[in-house]
Amino acid sequence: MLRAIFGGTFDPIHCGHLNAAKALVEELNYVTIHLMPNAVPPHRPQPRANGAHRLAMIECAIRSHAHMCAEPFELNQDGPSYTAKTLAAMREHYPNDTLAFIMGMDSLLTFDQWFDWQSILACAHLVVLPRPGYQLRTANSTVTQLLHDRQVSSPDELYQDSSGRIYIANTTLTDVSSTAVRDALASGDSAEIPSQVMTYIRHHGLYSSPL
Ligand SMILES: Nc1ncnc2c1ncn2[C@@H]1O[C@H](COP(=O)(O)OP(=O)(O)OP(=O)(O)O)[C@@H](O)[C@H]1O
Ligand SMILES: O=C(O)c1ccc[n+]([C@@H]2O[C@H](COP(=O)([O-])O)[C@@H](O)[C@H]2O)c1
Repeated sequence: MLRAIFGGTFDPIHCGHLNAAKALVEELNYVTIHLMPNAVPPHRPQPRANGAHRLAMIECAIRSHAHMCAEPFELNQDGPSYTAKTLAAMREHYPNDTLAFIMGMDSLLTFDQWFDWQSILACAHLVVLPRPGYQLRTANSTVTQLLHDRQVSSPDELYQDSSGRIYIANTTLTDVSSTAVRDALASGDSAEIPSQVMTYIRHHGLYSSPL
């Protein structure tokens, strides 16, 4: 079976994340998607909402969806949430399953700047979500070469090796970001988030001010 870890800051989870996860459940066979909020993002400003809230919002969003779970692993670790460290630990925890790491196209374009990125490919496949505004043709030479060497065109090929393949998914593009959601919520506008997540945000008074 394939365990696909969808890592993110999820500050908060939005319809772009959820639509993509739903589409991947259909597109990848025998998959469980672990939506995993990071504790300390290694590469960007720290999240507005704490880890417990971000995990709880994921739980609200996926409540009625099969083959998805909220993954607390990184919230229980100290230090920066490096994906290489996380996947090495998960590899040990799930020795009989194939692992994949799900990321948006924006993340793939900077993948060669990630901490110990080569060891990520030794532990897991990559599943990449197309994202509005981020084109593969703008990739630098390292990422272009990685795709040349490792890209597969069918999800079935992910089951032929235990790690190191890159699959670009067929999901429909959803033009939404957590930044746009936070801005909309601070202005009192509607935001592209699941209704259960909106109820949670209102109940806990999250994102009500611009900063
Ligand atoms: N609309 C989207 N389509 C495809 N991938 C997405 C989309 N939104 C986020 N992702 C991907 O999901 C992962 C987690 O994203 P993240 O939690 O940072 O959301 P974000 O919308 O990019 O947030 P922010 O605006 O705060 O940077 C990343 O790999 C990101 O590329
Ligand atoms: O390990 C790294 O160096 C690294 C660098 C950038 C991003 N990541 C991970 O990629 C995922 C998406 O990140 P983000 O900032 O787009 O939410 C999330 O799980 C991050 O922890 C990891």
